[in-house]
Amino acid sequence: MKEHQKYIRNFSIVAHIDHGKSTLADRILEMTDTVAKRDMKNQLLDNMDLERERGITIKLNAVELNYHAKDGHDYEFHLIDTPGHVDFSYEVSRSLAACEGAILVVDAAQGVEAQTLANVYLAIDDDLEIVPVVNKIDLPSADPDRVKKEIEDIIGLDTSDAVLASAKKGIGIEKLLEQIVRKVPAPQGNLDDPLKALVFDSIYDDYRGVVLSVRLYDGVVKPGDKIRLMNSGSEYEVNEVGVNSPHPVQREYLMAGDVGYITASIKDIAQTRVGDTVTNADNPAAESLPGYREMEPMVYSGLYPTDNAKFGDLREALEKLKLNDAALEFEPESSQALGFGFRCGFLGLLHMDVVQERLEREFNLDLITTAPSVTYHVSTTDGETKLVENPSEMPDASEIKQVLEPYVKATVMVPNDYVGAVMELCQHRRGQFETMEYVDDYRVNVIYHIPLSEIIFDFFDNLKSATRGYASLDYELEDYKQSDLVKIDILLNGEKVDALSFISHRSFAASRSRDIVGKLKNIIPRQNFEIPVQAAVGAKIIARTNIKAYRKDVTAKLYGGDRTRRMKLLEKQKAGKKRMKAVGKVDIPQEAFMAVLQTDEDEKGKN
Ligand SMILES: Nc1nc2c(ncn2[C@@H]2O[C@H](COP(=O)(O)OP(=O)(O)OP(=O)(O)O)[C@@H](O)[C@H]2O)c(=O)[nH]1
Repeated sequence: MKEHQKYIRNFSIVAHIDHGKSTLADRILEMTDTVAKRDMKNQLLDNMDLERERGITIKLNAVELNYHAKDGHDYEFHLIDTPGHVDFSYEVSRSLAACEGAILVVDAAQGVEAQTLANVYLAIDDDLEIVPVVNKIDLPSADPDRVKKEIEDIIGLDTSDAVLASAKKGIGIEKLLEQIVRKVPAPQGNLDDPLKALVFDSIYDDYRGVVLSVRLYDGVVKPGDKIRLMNSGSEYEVNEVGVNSPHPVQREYLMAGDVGYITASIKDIAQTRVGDTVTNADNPAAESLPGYREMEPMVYSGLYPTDNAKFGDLREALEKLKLNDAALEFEPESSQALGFGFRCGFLGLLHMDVVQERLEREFNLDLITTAPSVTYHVSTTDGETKLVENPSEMPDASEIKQVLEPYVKATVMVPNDYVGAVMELCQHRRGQFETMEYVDDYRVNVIYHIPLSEIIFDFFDNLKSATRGYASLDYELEDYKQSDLVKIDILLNGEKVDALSFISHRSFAASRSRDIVGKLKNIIPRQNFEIPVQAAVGAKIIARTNIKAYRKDVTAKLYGGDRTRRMKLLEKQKAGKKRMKAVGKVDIPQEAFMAVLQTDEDEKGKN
C-alpha cells in the first residue's frame, strides 16, 4: 500500500470569482475520462442546482480522478473545488487544509485581482505547492505575458513554465496534468499509525445518516472499524468508505493520503463538526489535527416560516444545513409581527441568500427573511454591555451610553482611472481613507476603514457599476468603533412592526426614513382602508405617508393596454402571495422586509 501513496496527488483550484475554475475542473474531469462524455454536464462539480443556475461555486466538492501520465504510471488525483466569492473564503481554507498543492487560475485578460491574492495567500500560508495557470488565452483581450509578470511581481511566484490555458477550448489541460504530477508532492503519512483523518465537509443523507468527507493523514479506515470523533468524543462503527468519482464509489478501505467519505449510521447531527479529527476508538491518535479557525458571522437576519406551524421543520432544516455549512449560526427568537423564528448569522449577503434558497428548495419551506443587521456593542446607562444583533432589541435612546459598530478594512483593487470614483463611493459610506498603494503601473489598492453595515448592503454592486466592473474587493473585520447611531421604527396603521426596525447613522436617519416609507408605500398592497406608514425615532415621527384605500379597477386602468406587462404583474403577485405575512390588519409582502437594503446612492450623495 505504501508504494501506492507515491501516485496520489491532492490539490485544489484557487482563483478570483469568474476566472474559470469550474470550467477548468470540467476539462480536467473530461481529460481524465472520469466522466463519460455523454454524462458531462457543464460544471459537474457545481452539483447544487443553485450553483448551476447562478453560475457560482458555493460548496467545496472533492472528486477522485485517474490519470495515466507520460512517465507511464497511473496516478490518483483528488481534486477539491473551492469557491471564489469573498463570502466563502472559509470554505477555501477548509479545502486547502486537505491538499498538498493548489492550481492558481488567473484570467489572461483581467489579471490578478483582490480575491486571487486573498486565496493564494491562504494556500501559501498552508505551504502548498502552487501551480500557476493563465486561463482564457483564447480571448481577444488576453495578454498572458502581462499576467505572468503580474503573478511574478505581485505574488512572487515563478511563472517561467506557467501553463497557458483555455478551459473553454480545452487548451493546455494536458500540460497542467503533467505539472500536477511533477510539482505537487505526494502525501506523506504513516499507514501503521493510528487513524488520523480531517473532516472537511459533511452532509446529511436520509438513508445513510451523516456522510463525512475526510482527508486521511495517517492510518487506514475500513467498514467494521470503530471510530471516534476526537473533539466531540462520540464513537461509531463504520458502515461504508469510498470516494466520489464524482458519484460515490464504495472502497474496501481508505488509507493515509486518500480523500474520500465515511458513513457510520451517524444520526446525531450535533456530534459531527467540520474540522474534527476521526481516529480509531480502540487505538486513538495522541492528538487531533489542528482543525479550522472558527468563522465569525458578519451579518444577522431573522428567518421566519410564513406558516407558524412550520417552526419545528425550520429548526430541523437549519440543523441539517449547518452540517455542511459550518459558518451558519442560528438561535430561536420571536417577533410580535412574525411569530417564532430564528436569528441566523451569515458570512455575508450572498451566504444569506444561498441559505434562504437552500432552505426553501431542499426543505420545502416558505420563509420570510428580515433585513440583515450587523452586531452592535451597546453599553447602557446602568453599566451593562450587550450585543445587539436584532435592531428591534436596541435599547431606548435614553438608556444608551454608547454604541460601537464593526468596521472592516476594505481593499479595493482598481485601475488608476477609477480611483476617484472608488474614493467618492467610500466617502459616502462613511469610510475613512487609510492609504493607496500601487500594485503595478496601471492599478492601485485603495484601502479604507468602513463600517461593515455600509459594506454588506449594496456596496459591491455600486462599486462594480462605479468602475465599469473593473474593481475587485476584499475585506476583513477590523475592530469596533463608536458611532452616532439611532434605531428607526416603522409603524403601519399606527402599530409598530418590530421586524421592520433598522439602525442608521444619525446623519442619514431622515433621508433613509423618507426613502423607506416611500418604498413601503409602493410595496405594500392597498387594502380597503387607508394605511398610514410612519418612521419614528423614539416617539418622534420623522417621515410619513399613506397607502390609499383600494379602489376597484386599479390594475385595469394602469395596465389595461399592455397584456404581457399585466401578465407579468399577475405572475409577480402570485409569487409574492406565497410570501405574505398578515401583521395586524395589514398584509406585508417579503419585499417590504428588505426595503431597507436598497439604499439610493444619489439620495445619499446629497447628504
Ligand atoms: N473565453 C473563455 N471563457 C472562459 C474560459 N474559462 C471559463 N470561461 C468563462 O468564464 C466564466 C466563468 O467561468 P467559471 O468556470 O464559472 O468561473 P469560476 O471561477 O468557477 O467561478 P466561481 O465558481 O463562481 O468562483 C464562464 O462564463 C465561462 O464560460 C476560457 O478559457 N475562455
